[in-house]
Order: sequence, then structure tokens, then C-alpha cells
Amino acid sequence: MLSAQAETHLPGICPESLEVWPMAVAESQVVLSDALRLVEIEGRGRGLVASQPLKGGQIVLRDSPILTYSAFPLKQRQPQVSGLSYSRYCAHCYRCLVAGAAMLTCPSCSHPDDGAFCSPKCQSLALSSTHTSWMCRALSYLRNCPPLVDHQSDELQVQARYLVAAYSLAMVSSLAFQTLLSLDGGGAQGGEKEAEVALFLHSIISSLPFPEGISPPSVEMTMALLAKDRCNAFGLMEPFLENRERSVRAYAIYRNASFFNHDCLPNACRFDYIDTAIDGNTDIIIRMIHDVPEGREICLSYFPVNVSYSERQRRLLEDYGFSCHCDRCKVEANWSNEDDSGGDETMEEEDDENMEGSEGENNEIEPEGDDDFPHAYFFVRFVCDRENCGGTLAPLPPSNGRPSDVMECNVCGNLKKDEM
Ligand SMILES: C[S@@+](CC[C@H](N)C(=O)[O-])C[C@H]1O[C@@H](n2cnc3c(N)ncnc32)[C@H](O)[C@@H]1O
Repeated sequence: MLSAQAETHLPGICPESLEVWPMAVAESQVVLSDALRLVEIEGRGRGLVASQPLKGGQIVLRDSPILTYSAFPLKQRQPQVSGLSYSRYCAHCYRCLVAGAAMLTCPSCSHPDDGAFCSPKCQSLALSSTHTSWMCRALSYLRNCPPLVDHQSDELQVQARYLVAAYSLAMVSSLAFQTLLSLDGGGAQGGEKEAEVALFLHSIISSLPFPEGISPPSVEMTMALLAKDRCNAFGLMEPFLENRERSVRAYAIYRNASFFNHDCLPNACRFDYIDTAIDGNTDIIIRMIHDVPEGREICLSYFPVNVSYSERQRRLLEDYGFSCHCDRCKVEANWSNEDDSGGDETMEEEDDENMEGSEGENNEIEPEGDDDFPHAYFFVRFVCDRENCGGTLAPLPPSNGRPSDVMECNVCGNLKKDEM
């Protein structure tokens, strides 16, 4: 149920221009854009609702990251992929670095992955934001830390990267760091394993060479930061290839996009255009999949929609701390295990971790299209049927107020005519 309370207008959505939103902000409704209002929703914390009737394809949010970090383990070189014209990613904007092309490096570390930039602009921005001299020293310290790089999983090394990025953010912009802290950390209590991981990471992070006058963080702060990451990070995926499993190239945390709650049949989905030449290539763009009336909650799916019921419930509970009772789950909860099997239950580690880490994977549900599956229409109309894709289709944005009948896939980028 949505609370009906007074509205507060905020300026634009660029993180630098905004004040921090403490949890208490949800006591009033906040107008986020022409299209969205932030409200408190019983049992779900804050959420975003349509502040006017919304059209399929309409862009309801564009948001720049407050923090990004590489998804590659510390010591391993980013893979050279045969048959591709790129091999690595810019350490600031994460665009593909074209193999053989001249690139710029960090003057201190010249690290071939962590200190390689695609342009003078990225190099200069990185040195004052994403690759400051402290960050450069911290990453080098981590790469030379055998207990971390020789004995811990890739996943844990990436979490160490995140913590370094978060503490670097605190030094660069306390406002942005406060914003990060104001995000939901989810209801997941985290088991003994999570606590052990957090303690280990904390022991490494607190021994980093912090600048004079800055004391190392508390263990509670490290734990809180890890929870924010688990709940709010979006995976920036590698380019789509039909014959290759896509994985994550980097993670990004967005302030406003973090307010979207989950639904297993979402009415909006994310697009990004990371390899294009536009400024703000790591921005996230949220577009409506279909029309919705004013007042309806706008939800994303936190992972590909073609994941089985049991797998969805497991991920939502483990990573986000809630059980989903959406319309689709209510139907699928009554299916037998066989109906639910949906194929291979094995998940890629990266996909398992964060919001929409990957769209399109093998743990799929086959739409049956009969009375047992009233949501079959969604799969037929809004799920990409291209080999190895499984992304979500949304119409192109309306032009001159007229809806588009061309659907774009948010994974492979394919365009196809909407036949409905
Ligand atoms: C990315 S945040 C979404 C915004 C969050 N509700 C807030 O207050 O900032 C993810 C968290 O929202 C809550 N959430 C999201 N979708 C939900 C749902 N369908 N049912 C219940 N809680 C949900 C869970 O606590 C989850 O860990």
C-alpha cells in the first residue's frame, strides 16, 4: 500500500548536484522526475511509483553512477578474447579498449588493466576520481597481498576492490559517500560465511596505507558497505556474443536507480550504452516495457526474467533478504518441482550477486502458454528469443508523443517489430 503524504521537489538527478537522501526522506513523497515519485511502500521500504500515466518505451530515469569498480580479480589480467577486436576495458569509463590502439596510463602505476585509459579525458577524470593516488596505492597494496590474491576467490577480490573504491569515494566526495550509506542494505542477515568474509576483508582494508589524519574504517562500516553493494550494484556487462557466455566487466551503484523494487514480471527495464561514444556512457536508462497507469509501482527484475521460481526465491532471500509474493510467484509457487526445473540450475558467480548482473542465461523457464501459466504473454512479447540472449524487450521511446512499434532488446540490442 502506498502512503499518501506531502511531496517535496528535488533538483535534477545528477549525483553531484544533489543532497544526501537519508532513510528518513521516505516519510514524505519525493518527486524524482516528471515520471516518478519516491514513496514508502508497506513491507518493501522505499519504492518508485508512476506520477502520471506512463507509456511503453518512455524513459523514466537516467542516472549517473556514484561509484564504479572493475569486476576482474586483482592479479588476473583481463582476458584476451579471440575473435574480438577489443581485449580490455578503460579503467575509468569501462568502454572496450581496442586491441593495439594507443592508450594512456596512470603515471604512477602504469598497470595494464587498472591504470589504462581510453582517452586523455578519462585519464584526467580518473586521476581525480576513480583512480586517485590513494586508490592507485591501495590497489597496488592489494595486488601484493598474498592472503587475498593467492588464497581467496575472485569474488572476494572483487569485493576488496569495491571497498577500496568506496573508501576512496569517501575521500573524494563525502556527500557521495553519505549517499552510498543512505541506500538500503536489504534485510538479509548474512550467515556465518558472510560475517567471516566481512571480517577477513576488513582486516585487509584496515591495514591499507590511509592518508595521514584519516583513520581506518570500523568493522561495522565495512559490513554496512558490503550490504549496500550486495543490494544495489548493477553489473555492466561485456558485449553480447551469440556463442559466448557474457559476464560482468564492472559494477556500478546509482543513487536513484537503487530505489526500484523487484518484480518477477517487471514493467520497466534497464538499458545502457556503455560502448558508445556518448558522455555518460555508464549512465543507466530505465525504460517502460509497457503502459502503466498513474500510481502503479514501477519495478525492475533484479535478474533475467527467465529464471526459475526456486532460483528466484533463493537469490532474493540470500542477496536481498525478502521473499517475493508477486503475481507470477503466486502462480509458480503451486507448480511441482518438475514444472519449475526450467533447465540448468548452475549460475555464474557474477550473475548470482547483483541486480541484473546478467540478462539471458540458461536457467530458463519455458513458456507454456496455457492456463497454468497466465504470464506466458510476457515471455512471448517481451523476452528476446535470439540464441543465448533472453534479454528484455521494450519499445523504443515514443517520438512526438507517438508510441513506437519497434522493440529493442536490452541485452543484444536487436530491434524487432512488435507484432502485437
Ligand atoms: C535496491 S533496494 C530497493 C529500494 C529499497 N526498497 C529502499 O528502501 O531503498 C532492494 C531492497 O528493497 C526491498 N525490496 C525490493 N523489492 C521487494 C519486493 N518485491 N518485496 C519486498 N521487498 C523488496 C528489499 O529490502 C531489497 O533488499
